Amino acid sequence: MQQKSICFIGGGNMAQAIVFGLLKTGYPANLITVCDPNEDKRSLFTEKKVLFSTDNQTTVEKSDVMVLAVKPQVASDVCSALSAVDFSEKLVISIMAAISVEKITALLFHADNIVRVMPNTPALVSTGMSGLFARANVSMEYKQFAESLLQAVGQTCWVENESDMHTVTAASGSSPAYFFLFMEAMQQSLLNMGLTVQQARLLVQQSALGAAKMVVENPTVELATLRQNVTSKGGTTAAALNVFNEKQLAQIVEQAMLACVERSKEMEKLF
Ligand SMILES: NC(=O)C1=CN([C@@H]2O[C@H](COP(=O)(O)OP(=O)(O)OC[C@H]3O[C@@H](n4cnc5c(N)ncnc54)[C@H](OP(=O)(O)O)[C@@H]3O)[C@@H](O)[C@H]2O)C=CC1
Ligand SMILES: O=C(O)[C@@H]1CCC=N1
Repeated sequence: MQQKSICFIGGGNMAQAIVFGLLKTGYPANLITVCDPNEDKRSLFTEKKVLFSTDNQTTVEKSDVMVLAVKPQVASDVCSALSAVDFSEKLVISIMAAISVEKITALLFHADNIVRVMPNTPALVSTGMSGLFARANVSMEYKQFAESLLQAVGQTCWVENESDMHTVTAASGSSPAYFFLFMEAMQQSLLNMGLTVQQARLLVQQSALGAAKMVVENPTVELATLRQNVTSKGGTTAAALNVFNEKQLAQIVEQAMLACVERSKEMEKLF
């Protein structure tokens, strides 16, 4: 990928996942600066030769690309404090949930080149999934840079309508937590049945990995077929799946994903 100087505003969970994922691809550490007010985060980055600063404005002025990686709640304050920076020659990538391009444009001076991204933390292990959106005015060069940045740490998918970023959040940004919750529940159940923590963890994580790998490596096979191939008539799997179906797992999942989308829409209005 093209090499540009990138600054991350906010050095929290998601920024760390992308930065450390990028380093694994060989992206030069000295082209990345992370800005965060918490000095205790400094060594986390500097020990990997990534630059660290508590001065957002000076860092942004020196960078080609700014990645907004702060919580949506502080988006207005963080962007307003950068109103003296001229963004006309810079690419702005926002990974903030629910914050619209319109909002960022209004807060930053001459910020015409904005790409919204909804990544997820598996970027840390080069298996991220990001949804991307840009308005029609954003040049192909900037769109390609944003895409290659996220492709360096996983896969990408563009959406044409910004409103679809709410849905993407339910599918990429938030979804690793759904799988973690499911695995936590399985692990707890195994502990309750007498296995050790180590046994339970290994059994759950390797089965989850194997299932995900089968999905990825068999793109033409329906998910339902993969499920059916495990499920012998009158057997053990059927007994387990009957419980999920009786308890309406599919409806629960749909309600959860809709709640995610609704919260994203609410946050768009709030922040
Ligand atoms: N976590 C995830 O899985 C995903 C998160 N996102 C989005 O990424 C963004 C960041 O989330 P996440 O990494 O989880 O959040 P974190 O709270 O882990 O990280 C945000 C960091 O920004 C710091 N910060 C606060 N104010 C400033 C400032 N003025 N300048 C620079 N840094 C500042 C925070 O410090 P302090 O803690 O002191 O406030 C914190 O260290 C959010 O907008 C979220 O919606 C998107 C996809 C997935
Ligand atoms: O929970 C959140 O709001 C953020 C956005 C997607 C994942 N984490």
